[in-house]
Amino acid sequence: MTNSSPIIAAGVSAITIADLWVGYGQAPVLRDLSLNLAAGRSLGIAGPNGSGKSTLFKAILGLIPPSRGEIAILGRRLAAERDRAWVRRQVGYVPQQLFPGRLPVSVLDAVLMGRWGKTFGFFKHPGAADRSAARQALLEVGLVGHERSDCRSLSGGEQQKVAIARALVRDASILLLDEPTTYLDQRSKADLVAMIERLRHQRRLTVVTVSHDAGHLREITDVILRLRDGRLEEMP
Ligand SMILES: Nc1ncnc2c1ncn2[C@@H]1O[C@H](COP(=O)(O)OP(=O)(O)OP(=O)(O)O)[C@@H](O)[C@H]1O
Repeated sequence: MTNSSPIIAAGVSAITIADLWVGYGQAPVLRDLSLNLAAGRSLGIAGPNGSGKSTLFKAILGLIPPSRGEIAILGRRLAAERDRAWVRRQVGYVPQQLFPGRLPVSVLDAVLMGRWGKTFGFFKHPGAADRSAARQALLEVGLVGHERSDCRSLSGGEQQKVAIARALVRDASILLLDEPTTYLDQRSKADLVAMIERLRHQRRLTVVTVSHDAGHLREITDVILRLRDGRLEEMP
């Protein structure tokens, strides 16, 4: 892989992207995008609506194949990786709003879904290891005692904590956060940001947060890049 990345940092690379082109058929959304993110860092990516932030996450999650270029997670190239389950375990995605935030699902079941994704409940039943990982994740996000609560009854901040617990329960080493605090009030925002920082240090996570709000990203991440014209560049 070539490396014209905007972040050069010592240590193991959590995410390496080289000359990536991704689109949906017509004009590419990401064009010649490169990145080298060291493990344990917290990166913010700023960009307006439609700039391609979600597309970048989908590519890192292996959901959209690139038309050119490569992505490696912890040194393993996605395109060549046969162990898809390994990729799914490594990268935890936290959406803007919790799914199933509007469905009658308990907190415990929402977190357990993180173990297998959508097949949970239909084809599999949680074992002792699954329940223990879910309990541990709920402890770390401060939601012990809410296991039986209906997700719909939770506050926005609590729903985000469920979404983070669902990523932790797979033992993900990389967290992708999509505008995690958009729908939260100031206090819940500060609470969530402090929790993510604590988890990053305790679990040695690599965290990537995307937002249209560069000012907010500056407050919560180590380093911030801008997504512009399909590429990542230093903020001016
Ligand atoms: N499934 C899709 N099919 C076709 N085009 C898509 C698809 N998803 C996104 N796009 C287009 O790709 C471009 C980038 O979209 P993307 O959702 O990645 O941007 P974003 O920065 O995440 O936006 P937002 O901040 O609104 O979430 C947009 O022009 C969008 O219309």
